Amino acid sequence: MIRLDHLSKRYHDVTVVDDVSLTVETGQIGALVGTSGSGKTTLLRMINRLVEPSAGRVWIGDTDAATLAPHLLRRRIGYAIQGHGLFPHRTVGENIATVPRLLGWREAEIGARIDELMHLFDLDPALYRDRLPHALSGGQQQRVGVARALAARPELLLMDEPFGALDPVIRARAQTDLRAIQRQLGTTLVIVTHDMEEAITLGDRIAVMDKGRLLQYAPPAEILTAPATPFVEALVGSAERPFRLLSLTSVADLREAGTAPGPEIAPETTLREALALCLWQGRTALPVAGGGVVTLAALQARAEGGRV
Ligand SMILES: Nc1ncnc2c1ncn2[C@@H]1O[C@H](COP(=O)(O)OP(=O)(O)OP(=O)(O)O)[C@@H](O)[C@H]1O
Repeated sequence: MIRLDHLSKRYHDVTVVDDVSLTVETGQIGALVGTSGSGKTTLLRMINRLVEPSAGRVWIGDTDAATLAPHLLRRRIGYAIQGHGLFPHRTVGENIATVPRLLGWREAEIGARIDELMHLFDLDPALYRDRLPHALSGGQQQRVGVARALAARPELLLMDEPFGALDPVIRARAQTDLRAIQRQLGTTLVIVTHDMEEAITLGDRIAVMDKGRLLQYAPPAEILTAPATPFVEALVGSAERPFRLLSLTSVADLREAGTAPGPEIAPETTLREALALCLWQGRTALPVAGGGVVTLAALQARAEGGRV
């Protein structure tokens, strides 16, 4: 669990983070969104004390972060940034080994951890372990960056626009992988993004920031259906809101009895994808694998449920 308690940052007389309080529960993802300059990165960096707060406290579990030496704190907290920040002259394996080595892990243990993480991130150690970062694709480098951040099994992982440099297809895959791995490891994650779509996909709760202030901190469905201010509403985008709402739920939740012609769709298909299929193929119902159907009428009703 991580708890930010009335956290502020001032540079001279400018307040760039203004009295922000929020909690991310253990094993959950908190996504910080907002326009450029709203204070997201500053807020994130106060958690691992790359930036010292002007006021307020950061609690990691029941430890006050201010009571730990910053370099020890940072060994406990994974940190991954846009452009991955890999050491260019160290191999993939050596990059991943960075923090375990600082912590004095035994070589055999470090080697096993490198292999384990590379498999987890779908990178064959035999092929990639001894390569330098430049001999990897952008997406692979990004995965190594996240693997490195997770190497010492941190209770908390901080990510700042980790997928900002990736093309949309690879980015979607990276998000899905991150979510699956985060669930599997039970890591608590705080991620900064300027992309509302990414925040909705990843966040258990979304923190919307503007001019250093926290405007709303709520689960994605609530941000979409009950934006706290006109700014949050604008950021969510009124035109896209029904689709974003549908992307939060899978057809398994809207399945009803019945049959329909055509190929079956998987129960994990999102309602958004199901709606696209209905509209694109001119169908009024789609059969769901395992029985039942999802209907166009039900999809429309669900999308309209998000009308504000
Ligand atoms: N070291 C510093 N000294 C003075 N002002 C700073 C410093 N670091 C950040 N700022 C200012 O604080 C504000 C918030 O910056 P921050 O990087 O936290 O925003 P952000 O929401 O992460 O923006 P972006 O999405 O563009 O990265 C900005 O106006 C920035 O210029």
